[in-house]
Amino acid sequence: MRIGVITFPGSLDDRDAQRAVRLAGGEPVALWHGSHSLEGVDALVLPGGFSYGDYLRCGAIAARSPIMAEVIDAANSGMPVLGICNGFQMLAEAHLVDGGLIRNDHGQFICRDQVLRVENASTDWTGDFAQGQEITIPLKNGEGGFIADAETVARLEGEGQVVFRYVGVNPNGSVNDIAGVSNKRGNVVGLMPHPEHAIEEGFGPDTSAAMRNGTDGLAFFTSVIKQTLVSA
Ligand SMILES: NC(=O)CC[C@H](N)C(=O)O
Repeated sequence: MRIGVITFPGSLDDRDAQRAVRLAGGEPVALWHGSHSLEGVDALVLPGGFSYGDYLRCGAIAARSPIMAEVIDAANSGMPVLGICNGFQMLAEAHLVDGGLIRNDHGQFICRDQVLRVENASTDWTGDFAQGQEITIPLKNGEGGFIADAETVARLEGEGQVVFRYVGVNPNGSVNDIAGVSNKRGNVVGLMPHPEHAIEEGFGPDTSAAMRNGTDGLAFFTSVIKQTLVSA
């Protein structure tokens, strides 16, 4: 399975996302924001980083890059798309998921390992998790506060589109502790924490106390590979 990882000016975690795809058994395909071709990939990752220096709002300029026209068409046709942190901000700015991301309520950039609960294990990117499973992956951002109007939040909650929730102290003021959401169909998923930094034993979060091995992020990528095989 070929999974495209799009690099924008200021992307930081594109190489890590490519590596995660490879370790999960997929073939990473490096794509450039200025291109109009998705090169026939089966799924897409919008990686983390500081696209366009976070000017205007994080992800706002990247969401208007040439390749995003193709990304929006593909996502609306059912292609699996994962937005990680800056990529989640792009998904929100492109209206591929509901809501928006605003400055952390404490005004600081945050960088720590974060426990999340998987609230929906039936999206294209979460099938290898158990419903309600708690996972630990890194969180590092300045604009991670998820917001949406009350009606939208109620709909997201009611239709299973809240995919991840922060466990423990809310790190950024996100409404309802929401860490990640999906579109209605479940092929587009965005989250603030970083699965691609928790894919190799010895390099991911130290979760020894929880008897895990710091590789909780790998299941995002194995999930989408299996999902695409099933639907092929
Ligand atoms: N790790 C990231 O992708 C950071 C996203 C964005 N630059 C922020 O600070 O919120």
